[in-house]
Amino acid sequence: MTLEAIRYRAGSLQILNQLLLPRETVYEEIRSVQDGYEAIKSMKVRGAPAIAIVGCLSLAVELRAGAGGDDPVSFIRESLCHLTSARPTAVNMGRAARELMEFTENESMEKGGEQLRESVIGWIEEMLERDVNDNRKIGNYGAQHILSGVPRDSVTILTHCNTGSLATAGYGTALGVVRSLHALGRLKRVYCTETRPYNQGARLTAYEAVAEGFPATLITDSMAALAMREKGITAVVVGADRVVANGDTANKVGTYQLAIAAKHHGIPFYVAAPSTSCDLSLESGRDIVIEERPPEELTSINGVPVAAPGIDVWNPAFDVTPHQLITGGIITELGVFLPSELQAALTGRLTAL
Ligand SMILES: CSC[C@@H](O)[C@@H](O)C(=O)COP(=O)(O)O
Repeated sequence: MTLEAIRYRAGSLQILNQLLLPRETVYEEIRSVQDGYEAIKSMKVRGAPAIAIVGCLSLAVELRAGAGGDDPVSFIRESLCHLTSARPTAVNMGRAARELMEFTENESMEKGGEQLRESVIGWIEEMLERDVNDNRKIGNYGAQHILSGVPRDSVTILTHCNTGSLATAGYGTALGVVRSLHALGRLKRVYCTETRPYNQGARLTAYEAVAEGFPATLITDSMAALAMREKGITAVVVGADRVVANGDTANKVGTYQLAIAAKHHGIPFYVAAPSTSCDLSLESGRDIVIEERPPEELTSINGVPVAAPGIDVWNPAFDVTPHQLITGGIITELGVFLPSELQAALTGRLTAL
């Protein structure tokens, strides 16, 4: 079985409310761009690829209902601008917005009203299929690359945050690599960090691992270095919210320290991400805007206070891993590349390893 975070059937969009997992499985209807914006901002839907898909599908829902009248171009532009502002670090929504706007403007030279709406809806609906196909390729390339270092053995993977079906249209990125290894019968075990403060690992990856029957063990973030020393970790595989031109990668906070610990233990460190998470317009990780989230995410868990009242809080949602620490490679739907090869690979000047 594969979990479904996004349900879209002919103009009706539902998302699995991930704030309620794993206690409750509740799908919520998204009827408008504003519903989509709020679901993204509040993290009912999260994960870089899923954010872009839900954002764009919320626009498709309104367009199906006739939004924008005879001239939908301004409506589409304003909606995309609003959706992009919901969460700044993941690049996928901004990139989808740019590409969709370019498509809309080209189409609008020949079409208007209903015809234009239909074309734009068609473009958006293809995102779902494209993302799942890309993730399958990422899973396959990543698994083969990791296994090439250990020709006969099963492997033990350490992963962070949630990068599975719940963070994408399906299959997953880093967890897609784990899924592929499991399908090949070569996954000995996956260790998932709980991923404080939001616990995407404990709530979502653990939920997905149990649902899919992966051999999986949950650890706290602070146990990761010890697990690397004691548990025979073959590789660390994480997702990405934005990979920039030199290969520096923004991902869920805690990733950077995993990469440092992996380097110390001589364990290959991989980033798994579709090319839609790559942003060649930024040269280095220093240029990435890091989202800071409300203090309550640290000071309480499920509404129960756990910190001393009055303490100051710093809550960056992401950190940047320097490309020098990404020693295994960047796994994309085009193949596995070293950070130094990424630009050439994405611009078609280099083929897969
Ligand atoms: C597949 S997205 C990359 C992930 O590793 C991770 O950073 C992520 O899921 C994003 O976190 P989020 O839960 O949206 O704040």
